[in-house]
Order: sequence, then C-alpha cells, then structure tokens
Amino acid sequence: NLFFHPLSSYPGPKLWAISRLPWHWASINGRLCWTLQEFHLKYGPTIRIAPDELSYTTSSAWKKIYGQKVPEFSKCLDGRGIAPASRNGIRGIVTEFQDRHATLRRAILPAFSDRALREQEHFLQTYTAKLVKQLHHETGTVDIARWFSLTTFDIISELAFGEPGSCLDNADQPWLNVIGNRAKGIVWYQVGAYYGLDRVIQSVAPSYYLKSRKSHMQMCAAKVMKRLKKTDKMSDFMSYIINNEAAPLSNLDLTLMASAFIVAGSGTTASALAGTTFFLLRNPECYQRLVGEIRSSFLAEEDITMAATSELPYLRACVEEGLRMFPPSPSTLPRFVPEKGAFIDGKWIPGGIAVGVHQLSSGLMESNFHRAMEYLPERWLELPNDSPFAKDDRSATQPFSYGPRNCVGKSLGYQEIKLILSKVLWDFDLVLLDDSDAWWTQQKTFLVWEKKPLMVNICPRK
Ligand code: HEM
Repeated sequence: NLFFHPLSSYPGPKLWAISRLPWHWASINGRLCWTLQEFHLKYGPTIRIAPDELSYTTSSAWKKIYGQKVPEFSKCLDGRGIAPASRNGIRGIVTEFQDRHATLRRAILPAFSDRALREQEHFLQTYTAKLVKQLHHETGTVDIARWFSLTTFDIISELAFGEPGSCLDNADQPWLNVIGNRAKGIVWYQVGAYYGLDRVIQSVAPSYYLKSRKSHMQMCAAKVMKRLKKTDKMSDFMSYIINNEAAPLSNLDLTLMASAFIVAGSGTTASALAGTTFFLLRNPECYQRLVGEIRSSFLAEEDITMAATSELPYLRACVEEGLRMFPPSPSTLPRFVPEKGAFIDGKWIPGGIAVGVHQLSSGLMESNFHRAMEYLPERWLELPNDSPFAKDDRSATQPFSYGPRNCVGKSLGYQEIKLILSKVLWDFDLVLLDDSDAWWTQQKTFLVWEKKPLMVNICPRK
C-alpha cells in the first residue's frame, strides 16, 4: 500500500496509507473530523487518508465528484459507503442508487418548493414563538444548543408526521437522544461493513448501536401509519408526497423517507444555529452589528417573517460564515470513482477509489479563505475588488453538498435559521459563559457534531 499502490504518490500520514485501522479508530473516538483537518493543514489540499481513499478541499473537486451525472460517482460500492444501506432490501433516499434516487427525489420535490415553504411558514412561526416564550421563563444560564434542538425537532416533526413533537413542552424528549446514539452506531456499522465483521461488531459495539436504530425506525413507522390515516387538508411534507402520481411510494418507502427527514432536517439546522450563535457571541462586534440590523429593521416582533429576514444582508453573511466554520455535516460524504476512472483536479484516479471533499477542512483552508480560522461575516457581503476577501473561493464550502444529491431542504434550513436567530436576538441579550474555542475544537463528531451544551447567559433585551 505504501510503495506500490496507485495512490502511493499522494501526501498524507504513512500509517493511514498502510491500513484503514487508524481512520476507523479516529472515527469511533469522534476525532476523525478534526484529525483530517490537521492533516490537510500539514499535507495540503489533496491527501491520502486511507489505503483506498483521497480527501480533497477544492471547489473544483466539489463540482467533479458530486456534480458529475454520467457516470455518477456512486455513494456505495461493494458494501463500502456512508450508511447502513437497506431495510428489507429497500434503500432510503440517502443511500439509494442513481436511477431510483431520481424517482424518490421527484416524489418529494413538490414538498420543498417555494409555494410549499410559504404554506409551511406558520409551523416555523409557531415553534419559534414557543421557543421565545419558554426562554422568557428560563432567563439566566441556559444551554441554548439544546433549546435550538428542541425547536427544530418540533418543526420537523410537524412537517414529516403532521403532528407536534412536543419537545418544547417537555424538554426531555428521548427521541433526540436516540438520533444522537444512532449516528454513533453508524460509525460502528461502517467498521463491520468494511471488514465483513458485522456480526462481531454487533456483539462488541455498545448496546445503543442496535437499540437506537431499531427504536428510531419503529417510532417513524408508527408515526407514518398514524399520518396516513388522517384525511384533513394539511400542509406538511406528506400532503405533497402521498398519492403523487409521478412517483408513487410504498408505506416502507414513506417510513424511510420520514426517517430521512427527521434525521437530516432537525439536528443539522440546530447545529447551524448553535455554531452561528457561538461565533457571534465570541465576536462582540459582529454580534452588535447583527443585533443592530435586526432591531432596526422591524417595528414589532410580528414583522419578522421569512420574507423579511431574507432582506437582511448582514444576517445572511453571519449565517454563511457560521456554516463555513461549523458545517452541520462536517465530515466527508464519500463517493466512489466510476469503474473506468476519472480526472479529479487534473490527476487521473483509478475506478473504485473512494474520494470526497472534507467539508470542515475545505471551509478552514487558507488557500480557499483569507484568515480562514477567523469569523468574519463581511467576506460574504458585496466586496470591492481590492478587498482581501475578494479572492476567497466561496464555492469551496458547500454545507448543503453539491449536485443532484444535495440537500433538498436547503431553502427550508436557511429560512429556519434566519427566522429563529432573528427572533431570539430581537427578544434577548446573550452572553457566552466560556469564550475559549473549546466548544468548537474539542467537540467530537460522529458523522455530525455531537452537540455539546452551549451555555449562555440570556436576559430580555434592555
Ligand atoms: C442547515 C441545515 C441543513 C444542512 C447543513 C443540510 C445538509 C445536507 C447535506 C450535506 C446533505 C447531503 C447528504 C449526503 O450526500 O449524504 C443533505 C441531504 C438531505 N437533506 Fe439536508 N441539510 C439541512 C437541512 C435540511 C432540512 C431542514 C431538511 C428537511 C427535511 C433536509 C433534508 C435532507 C434530505 C431529505 C436529504 C437527502 C437528499 C437526497 O439524497 O437527495 N435537510 N443535507
């Protein structure tokens, strides 16, 4: 692997080129993401991170790996790939192969159209108002990351199942923990799948591995069955998806789809909110400027709508910068080079090699962003040509991924983040308890961020 492999000329740590064990070890310990970021800093924009895997950080690699349609760089190959693949032989939208993926995607697109989003705004407004109300009872020290998680779970529960998740009413929602444990379980599953040791891994992995996967699917199936019995006119996702003639879905498809919505649509948005809040509070000038923009743009809280928050340039810049430095999906979403091989960033890569852009590293590379480790929202504003940020390669960061399998909930995610952040900053003054960078750099990832508590002092605005 070290001397005679087709990838032997790529830079990277030698031990990682010899065996995939160090990769799996870092992954199980939740340190893979930050370790890969250190490797990119040390070895450069393209590195070898396993005998059969290359990691990239450039915008051109995003376009090639995730944007090429014919032939597609597939998500799964011979048991290798990102996630537990199928249930009774049926795959969900995230792991499905190209042809059927297109059918599944067609079936759900209407639920994410601009029109649908406008019809869904009342869910976002209801739960954001509830969050603000609860925070008024809680003033003092709160874990704001947890409150964001409760809010986004409530919103996605309404959208995916047509009923409240009741998280904001009862902060001890066990399903949130089940989802966190499920992500940790997937990391173990990857070890089993890679070495063909699925049964062994099932017996040595922590018990939450099996239990959380199972209970998550059971809860999704029960909620979907309940939703299918409802006949009233609704504006949730299912109202667009059930009975659509373009791409009819079975009950199992609908359950897998609802599971994808719940997993992909709640924790991600909550991470974006927590990350952006953390960086804002560590940078008082940015925080004050954003608070100023929000409080001077509206006369009353009711004026803060999705459409109105879309008109705030500094808010948009703060969110983009938060997503760059704390991308909710910070790891690599690996793909496999098509059988006949492909050129990536000017170099020929043989078929079957795993390739991907490492999201966290691509956002933090100095070669892509000037003063990359600093939170500087102004880089996303309209810039004069002589600005030091004018040479930033903005498309090197793709928090919602890129191409035909990118995030279908991108607009919804942006709207949620902007609305929730605006309403919280309209009502409250916030101060971070620990303003070191520990919350960020010591945070573990299991495909997604573990979500450590983000402790802030919160009080009604003066
Ligand atoms: C800040 C918020 C969000 C971020 C950063 C984000 C990020 C992503 C990323 C990176 C992917 C690609 C995953 C892959 O290739 O395996 C993805 C896919 C997906 N996301 Fe999001 N997401 C967000 C919010 C949402 C929301 C609110 C929903 C609503 C249900 C959603 C639903 C989905 C679905 C269904 C997919 C699979 C799409 C496909 O395979 O065609 N996401 N998301």
